[in-house]
Amino acid sequence: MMLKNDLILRAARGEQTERTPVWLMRQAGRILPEYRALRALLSGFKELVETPELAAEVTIQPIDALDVDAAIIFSDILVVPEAMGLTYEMVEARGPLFPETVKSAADVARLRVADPEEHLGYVLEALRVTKRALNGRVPLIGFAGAPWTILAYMVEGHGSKTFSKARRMLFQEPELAHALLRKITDTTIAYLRAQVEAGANMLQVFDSWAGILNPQHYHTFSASYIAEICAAMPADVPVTVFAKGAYFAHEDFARLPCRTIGLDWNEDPRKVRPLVGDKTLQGNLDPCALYGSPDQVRAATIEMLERFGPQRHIANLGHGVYPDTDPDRVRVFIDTVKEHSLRMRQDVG
Ligand SMILES: Cc1c2[nH]c(c1CCC(=O)O)Cc1[nH]c(c(CCC(=O)O)c1C)Cc1[nH]c(c(CCC(=O)O)c1C)Cc1[nH]c(c(C)c1CCC(=O)O)C2
Repeated sequence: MMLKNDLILRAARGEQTERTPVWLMRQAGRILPEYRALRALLSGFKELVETPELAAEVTIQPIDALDVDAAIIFSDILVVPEAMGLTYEMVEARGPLFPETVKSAADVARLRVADPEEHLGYVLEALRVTKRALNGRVPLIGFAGAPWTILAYMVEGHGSKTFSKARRMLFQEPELAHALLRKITDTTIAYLRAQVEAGANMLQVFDSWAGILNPQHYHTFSASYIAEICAAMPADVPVTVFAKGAYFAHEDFARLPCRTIGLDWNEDPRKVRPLVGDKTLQGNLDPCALYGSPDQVRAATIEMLERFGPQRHIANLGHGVYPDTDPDRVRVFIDTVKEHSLRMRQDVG
């Protein structure tokens, strides 16, 4: 299937593009009334994630409603621990909860390295259905959590400001942490490769809890495993690594065998660019900037675009869009990226 719009793939590969591609982390979800309407008919989040036709439908909603340059498969990073044997619940208005957590070597031994078709077949089927329905309109992004972020949920059992149980394991039982990270990494490599076979054109690794590690721990317990994952992907599939808050890890990023580095809103791309070689950068408008007036959103978006420069940039927010954001402000963000990034290229001639 030929893609009608491959801007994001070209930008990720470092090729020149006629304008800057744009999408939003968490674009498929509660900001869209059509998502909330469908979600209200269902038993919960997991039914949506586990029913391929429905997952495909909400994956495509933002392509229709917002005219973004990529689709990201509707799923969650927590399907991986579940496939390994640790079931999660999504508690309404609270977030994820693991009734059982990983505490001991015996717990790690009980976990399996998941087989993608057998244990995550519903995500692969959702990718296949989505791919067919997209009919080449835009590229499809597959994703997984970084092993450290997945470990954090498996050990802690739920969201946390500090993830101190998970971080305690790195200090007290580093061997146990490595054994768990090994199994998560092996599962993730097989899973992401299967996503590509099912139709994903590019991949993103979410390391949402990178920023709470100290730099040595980030290097040893996170970046090294992410590097392994990136190296195991097919050479023609661009990988984006988004390690939120890891401002200390630019040298690690530069060495990662990935094409694109995602930046959160506290990073200045002008400072990061010279530290990461020829990689493409993704980001990084403050999600709260979308609470401003249309004029404020426009101004903030233009400022952001100017900081990244016209090429080797994939426009996005610095983290997932917040559920109470007005979709009209999201449209202002997207339209401004499209219009202003064109203007930036005309200005340089
Ligand atoms: C840490 C993390 C999770 N999940 C994810 C991350 C990494 C990105 C990040 O840092 O935000 C990744 C994720 N989760 C979801 C997507 C869908 C695709 C997209 O980006 O549009 C993606 C890429 C759907 C979702 N995942 C979740 C929702 C909301 C639940 C619902 O709609 O009922 C959606 C749309 C639930 C979820 N899932 C998770 C949490 C902490 C929560 C609760 C917080 C919340 O409610 O937003 C774990």
